[in-house]
Amino acid sequence: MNDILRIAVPNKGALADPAAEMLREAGYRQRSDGARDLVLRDPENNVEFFFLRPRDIAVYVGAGTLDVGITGRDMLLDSGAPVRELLPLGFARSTFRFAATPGTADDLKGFDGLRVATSYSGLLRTYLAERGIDAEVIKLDGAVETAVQLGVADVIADVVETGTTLRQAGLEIVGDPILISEAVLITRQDGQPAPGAEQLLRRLQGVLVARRYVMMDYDIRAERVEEASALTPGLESPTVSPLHREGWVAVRAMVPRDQAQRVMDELWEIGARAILVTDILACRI
Ligand SMILES: Nc1ncnc2c1ncn2[C@@H]1O[C@H](COP(=O)(O)OP(=O)(O)OP(=O)(O)O)[C@@H](O)[C@H]1O
Ligand SMILES: O=P(O)(O)OC[C@H]1O[C@H](OP(=O)(O)OP(=O)(O)O)[C@H](O)[C@@H]1O
Ligand SMILES: [Mg+2]
Repeated sequence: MNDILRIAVPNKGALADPAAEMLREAGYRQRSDGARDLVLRDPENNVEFFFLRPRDIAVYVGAGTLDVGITGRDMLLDSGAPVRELLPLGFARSTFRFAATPGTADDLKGFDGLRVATSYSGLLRTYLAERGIDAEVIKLDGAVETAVQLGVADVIADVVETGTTLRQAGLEIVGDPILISEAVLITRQDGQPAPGAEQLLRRLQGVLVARRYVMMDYDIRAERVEEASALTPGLESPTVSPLHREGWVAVRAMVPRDQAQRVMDELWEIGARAILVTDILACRI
C-alpha cells in the first residue's frame, strides 16, 4: 500500500465550503458542519486532510510537508512558493484588479509615485516590477477597499468578484485584470506528484465532468441519426441502440449542462422525441 496522501484544505474563507463540498462529492470524508478539526483522517481512502489558512497552503505544499493542496491561483502566485497547478477546480472564480476613486488614476502608466494597497504584496510587486512601474506597495491584511477612503493609499489591488465591495467603497476598476483566479489543486514544482495524488486527481476530474455535463437520451428516426449525432457528439461518440419500433433508434450522449435546453430545442426540430436529461452523479472519463 502507498503512503498516506497528505492534503491541505482551506479552513475558512471563500474556498472552504466549496472545497469541502467537492471533496465530499469525490467520495472523501470531510468535517461535519461547524466542526473545527485541524486534521481529519480518512483511512478508507488512504488520505489525511489538514485544515489550514488558504494563504499558507502553498507554503506547506512548497516545503514538501504536505503532498497536495487546494488554494486560489492568486494566493499561489502571491506566496512565491515552489508549487505548480495540477488542476483548476472551477470555483472561487475572481479577478485581481486595480481600483481607484474615479478620475484620480485612470491608467497603470500613471501609477509612478502612487501608493497601492493590497493584501497580495508578492503578486503585486512582481506585476509592477515586470512593467517598470515605481509605485509604493502598502501591505494590508484585508478590507483593502477602505484604504483609499481613509487616506492610506491612492489605488488598491484586490480580489473582485461581483464588484459590489468596490462600488460600496466608491471605487472604480482601473486597467486590465492583473490576474484571473480560481481554486486550484497544487503540488510541489519539482518531481512527480505523490503516488496517491493520481487517484485524487482522477476523482476531482470526475466531479468536474459530472458537474459540467448532463446525460441526454432521445429517440429519433434512423435516417436522421447523423444529423442528431452532430448536435450531440458526446465526449467521444454517442451510443446508438436499436429500438423495437421499426425505423427508430435510441441515442445517448453527454451534453454540456449549459447547452442542454438549446440542444433539446434543436433535436425536437429534427424530429427527436422522448428527450430526457439526467444528472451524472459521478464518472471516470
Ligand atoms: N467574493 C469572492 N468571490 C470569489 N472568490 C473569492 C472571493 N473572495 C475571495 N475569493 C477567492 O478565494 C480565495 C481565498 O480568499 P479569502 O478571501 O477566502 O481569503 P482571506 O482573505 O485570506 O480570508 P478571509 O477573507 O477569511 O480573511 C482567493 O483565491 C480569492 O481569489
Ligand atoms: O466583488 P465582490 O463580490 O464584492 O467580492 C470581492 C470581495 O470579497 C473578498 O473580501 P472578503 O470578504 O474575503 O474580505 P477581505 O477583503 O477582508 O479578505 C475580496 O477581498 C473583496 O473584498
Ligand atoms: Mg478575503
